[in-house]
Amino acid sequence: MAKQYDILFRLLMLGDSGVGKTSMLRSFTDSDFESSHISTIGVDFKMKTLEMDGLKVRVQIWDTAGQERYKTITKQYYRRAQSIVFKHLCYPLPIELLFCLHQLPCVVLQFAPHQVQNILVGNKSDEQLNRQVPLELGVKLATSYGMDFFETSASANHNINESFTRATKLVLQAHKSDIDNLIGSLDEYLDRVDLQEESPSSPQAECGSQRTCAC
Ligand SMILES: Nc1nc2c(ncn2[C@@H]2O[C@H](COP(=O)(O)OP(=O)(O)OP(=O)(O)O)[C@@H](O)[C@H]2O)c(=O)[nH]1
Repeated sequence: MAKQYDILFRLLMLGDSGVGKTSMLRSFTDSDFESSHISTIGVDFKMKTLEMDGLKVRVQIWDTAGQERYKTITKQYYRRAQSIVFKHLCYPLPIELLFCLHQLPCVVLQFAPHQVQNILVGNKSDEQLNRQVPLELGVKLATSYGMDFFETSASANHNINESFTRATKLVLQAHKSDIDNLIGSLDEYLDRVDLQEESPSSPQAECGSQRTCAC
């Protein structure tokens, strides 16, 4: 059976309730959009496989509840993520809220692993009439944390693939040498197994030669 994937990464989405985390995930994995808001309880996840740098990369994307009362649960997942997608720039929000968000990456990074890769996303970019956060501010905030920034729309399926693919790519780059080493030792192991199978002393080879003799 063909290998389903070569490597698995975990991506975590964080952001206030209603910013569109579940919608982005559905748009990415199911090309679907739901206009009603059903709040996530605790943590949910979906999977998708991407082809990248000759590898099949399986991404497990955790969708966390934005509601305050689930914060203790969602915090436990920071540690296990290789990438965090911050979705705190919800465009219909008043601009003052943006400044509270400066706190968030610092808090998260205390709990997340050292090598965690982060991107910042401003969702609902289709709601241009309600826009209260200019693009430049999003870019500035992301730059101050050394993150990439994407404006997305789950409803218009804009920049959804691009943002998840970028987060995955960053993780792949960050773990490149570990992955190369792993693949190197796996290739060596498979070569050794091939050699053993071809060797005349192996039971399979003997069995094969007996069959030849019988004919
Ligand atoms: N116009 C527009 N509406 C969106 C977009 N993304 C999500 N919404 C709407 O915003 C509301 C909240 O979306 P959700 O995806 O449930 O938000 P969430 O961040 O997962 O919320 P919690 O689970 O409570 O944390 C829903 O009514 C969605 O239809 C978007 O890109 N554009």
